[in-house]
Amino acid sequence: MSALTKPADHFPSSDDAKPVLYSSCMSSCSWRVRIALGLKGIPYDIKTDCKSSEYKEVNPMQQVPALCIDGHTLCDSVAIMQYLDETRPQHPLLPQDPYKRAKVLQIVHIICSGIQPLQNTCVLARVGEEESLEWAQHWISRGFDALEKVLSESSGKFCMGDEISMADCCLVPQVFNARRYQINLDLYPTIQRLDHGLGTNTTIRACHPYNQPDYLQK
Ligand SMILES: O=C(O)/C=C/C(=O)CC(=O)CC(=O)O
Repeated sequence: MSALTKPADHFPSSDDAKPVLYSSCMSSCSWRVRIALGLKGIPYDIKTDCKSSEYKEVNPMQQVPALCIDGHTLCDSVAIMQYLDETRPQHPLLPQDPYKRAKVLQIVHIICSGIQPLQNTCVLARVGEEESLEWAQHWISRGFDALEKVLSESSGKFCMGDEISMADCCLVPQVFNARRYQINLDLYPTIQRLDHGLGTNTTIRACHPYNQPDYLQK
């Protein structure tokens, strides 16, 4: 039997093992989880060898991130952040108040369902080099038009009032992607203000792609 048929033998699985994050520096979804782990003060090891066929045993979608924690292997950035919040309540990422919680999740889903999947590099590769910039700009602008309106009503110091949340974990990488695809952020003053404020947080700065071990390999 191939050893790979038993992923539990290959990936940290004991309850007390240090979590392992499968991450790629430029992946905005990995970046969200790095921020969540950082804000909660959870130490973790990082693995960046995510291209191999063996990695399919970790995440059947063969995409990052995946997090090995508490004897489990978790995939999908939002599911991972929710698990972290439910099992490690320190520095909560979702507000207790149902209305504020719904607003945070609205912002999370605008980014994680309404923007990022449409401008993901695998989608852009299918669209083709000639069309990809215009495609990415279209979907990011459409999403940012909505996000700016929502955030102009919900935000204080952070996306939802003055408490940092899962929405902020998602906003920072998405703004980076917007810059990457040459979106004029002056059109989005609230988004720009929040991103600027979050960029001064040292924990968040440590999660930036340029500070990741695989950055120089790119
Ligand atoms: O875990 C998720 O929520 C989604 C993952 C991806 O779409 C892969 C990925 O990292 C795309 C990206 O942000 O570059």
